Amino acid sequence: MSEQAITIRDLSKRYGEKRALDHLTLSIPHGMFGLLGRNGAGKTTLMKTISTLLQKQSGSVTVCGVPVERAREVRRMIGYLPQDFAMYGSMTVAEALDYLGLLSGMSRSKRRERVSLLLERVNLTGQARKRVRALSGGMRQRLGIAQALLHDPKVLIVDEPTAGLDPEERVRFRNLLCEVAQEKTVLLSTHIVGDIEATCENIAILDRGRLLFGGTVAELLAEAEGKVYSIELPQRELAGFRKRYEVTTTVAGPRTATVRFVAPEGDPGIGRLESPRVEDAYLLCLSGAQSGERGERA
Ligand SMILES: Nc1ncnc2c1ncn2[C@@H]1O[C@H](COP(=O)(O)OP(=O)(O)OP(=O)(O)O)[C@@H](O)[C@H]1O
Repeated sequence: MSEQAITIRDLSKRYGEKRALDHLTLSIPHGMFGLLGRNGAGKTTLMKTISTLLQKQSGSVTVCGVPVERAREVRRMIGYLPQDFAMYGSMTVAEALDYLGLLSGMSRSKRRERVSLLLERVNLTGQARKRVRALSGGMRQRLGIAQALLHDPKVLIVDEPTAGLDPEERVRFRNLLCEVAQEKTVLLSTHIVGDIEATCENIAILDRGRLLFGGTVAELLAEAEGKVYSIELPQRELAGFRKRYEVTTTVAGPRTATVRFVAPEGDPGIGRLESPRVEDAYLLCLSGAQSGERGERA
């Protein structure tokens, strides 16, 4: 087995004039990997390129050592749950999975075995005879995982899977991904910091198609050490404060508010030093990119 599950070297992709991926280099090890970034950062473009659904302009991508140009081989190794996952609503859960298996050329006995195993795995055995359209959002996403795992791929790619799920479903879904990651590589894209915090050791942060950070959550937190503060302010000073500092959370009281803020340059001379949380570290990373951009423009 190659050491990295996915390697991306100098990858660029444009839509017309729009640069979606900009000379991106990234190595994704086996296990659970989180890809974090705002809307429009390039996450979907990256996932579709790895899944061979989009063609890159330049650079290279390999999955378990196989270049994406060998699309058939790569597709056999990848299961993909897209952001806008939809399935045959009028079929039952078991029929829909069976049908997908049929389309991908599986024998009847293989389908029977895989469908029953996967329904068990994603905890939908009790819903096997339910129509797909009658499932809750969380159940539908779990069905999405079952369809992505039908051909037993080595890598599972999931694009913003927890958007629209309630907190309980979100936790359940994250736990399912962690279970899958014990034997497969799971690439999880999200703009929800909590998804990453709870599940991934290794992460990458993308911004405008570029890599802002690649490493472990602990390393991201270490970069934010000494740069996160809190301060209590009168409510009326809040708006002005927000113009000067990136505020990560605000807890409002009757007359004052306690704000947590990041100071990219270190000690701002006000407030109390705090231990960074992943959300602070993420915002710090993004705010650094923005100030870099302002500098470039100046
Ligand atoms: N088909 C397309 N045509 C033109 N521009 C596109 C197309 N698809 C994406 N883009 C642009 O490319 C950039 C990257 O988009 P992408 O969907 O990869 O980002 P993302 O991080 O997945 O965001 P989101 O969470 O909103 O999907 C964005 O600026 C987006 O507007």
